[in-house]
Amino acid sequence: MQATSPLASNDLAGVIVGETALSDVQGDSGSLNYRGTPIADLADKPFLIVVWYLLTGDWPTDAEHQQLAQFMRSQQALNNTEIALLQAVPEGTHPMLVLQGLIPLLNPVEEGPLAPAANQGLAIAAKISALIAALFRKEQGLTAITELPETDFHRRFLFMLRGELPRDDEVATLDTTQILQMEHSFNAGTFAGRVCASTEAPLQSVISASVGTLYGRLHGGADQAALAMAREIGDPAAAAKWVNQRLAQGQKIMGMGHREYRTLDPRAAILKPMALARCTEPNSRKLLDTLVAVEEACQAAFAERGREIHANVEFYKGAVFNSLGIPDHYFTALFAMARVYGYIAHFLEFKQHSRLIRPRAKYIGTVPSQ
Ligand SMILES: CC(=O)SCCNC(=O)CCNC(=O)[C@H](O)C(C)(C)COP(=O)(O)OP(=O)(O)OC[C@H]1O[C@@H](n2cnc3c(N)ncnc32)[C@H](O)[C@@H]1OP(=O)(O)O
Ligand SMILES: O=C([O-])CC(=O)C(=O)O
Repeated sequence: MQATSPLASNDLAGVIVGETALSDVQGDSGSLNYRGTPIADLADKPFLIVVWYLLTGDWPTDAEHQQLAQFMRSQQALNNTEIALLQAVPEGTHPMLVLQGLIPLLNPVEEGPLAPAANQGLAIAAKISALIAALFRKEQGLTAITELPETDFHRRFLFMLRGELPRDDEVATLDTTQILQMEHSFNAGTFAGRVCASTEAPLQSVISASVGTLYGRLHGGADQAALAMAREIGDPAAAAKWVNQRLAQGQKIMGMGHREYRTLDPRAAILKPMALARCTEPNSRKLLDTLVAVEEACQAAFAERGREIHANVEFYKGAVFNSLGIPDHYFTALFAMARVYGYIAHFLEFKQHSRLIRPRAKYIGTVPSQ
């Protein structure tokens, strides 16, 4: 029988539940680093170099970088079984549900540039990009692209999506956005994955559990929800009224606020100028200006109550993805496509000192009669 101790925490806010050397989120100062390197110094590096660094803690040599690039290409094309699985997905299924459902069915190889479990993770990561691209094409009645050009990872991803090679500025934008989203300590999705890993479930189950957790709009799904909000508002001039009405109804403004950051999310600080530089076409600019007006209105409303609120990584990311021609309902899937490297890194780290995670609940139900 369990002791009836008082409820300690029902949301784990501020509760330390483990250790990590992968990333540090400093909420008060608004800083983030991966393995000791500030996010701003990582944002412009080649994507796979940051992947290697996150997974191993070392910068790759040129040869290692090449090996990783070759491995990712070799694992990226979908095979016939994977294409058939995708074909069986009911029309209209959200890409995040597709990923959560199909990731456990992948059969990743163990041989590759790193240790077997890391290679399996990388193979899953490569397949995730291919699943997203193939699903995007399936929605348009197009077949999956399986002849893959020998080029950088995200250039190939955009090629698999569009059927034509993207411009350099588009690849650079996607590289930076994906680096910014790669890892974030014990966020809900990563923590769900650690819980799953603690039962000794395989990596596919761990990543699937994390992806399912990322989908919700209080977490990764806020990217799609924030742009949907801007589309609904439609015009910067309408933003303040809309925001004040929603707040008066006790509703949340998507993409604003954070459990850890008490100031601007350092990723939003990079994404906002990127969005401003990229969204020059009138419609996308109007959407972006609406987001800027929402941020200002939300901050003004909080300031009136003597409080602060700031944009998180989700707020401006949609405008950046929009400028790359990514439809709104794929934003969170692209988040998963980046965050998967964080999930893999946590899996590898957790496995070094694995113990079942099993908290206790305070029972408040009926007590059996004697
Ligand atoms: C990748 C990511 O996961 S980043 C986060 C993505 N999620 C979102 O953008 C969804 C919108 N934001 C939110 O819902 C919240 O800010 C969360 C879930 C991210 C963080 O929530 P918590 O840590 O629980 O903060 P909490 O909700 O306690 O916020 C404190 C107060 O600010 C309010 N608040 C926080 N965020 C918002 C928001 N976006 N809109 C309106 N009010 C907000 C809360 O209602 C609460 O008010 P109260 O004290 O009067 O009840
Ligand atoms: O850390 C969190 O709670 C949410 C977040 O910003 C992320 O997962 O990137």
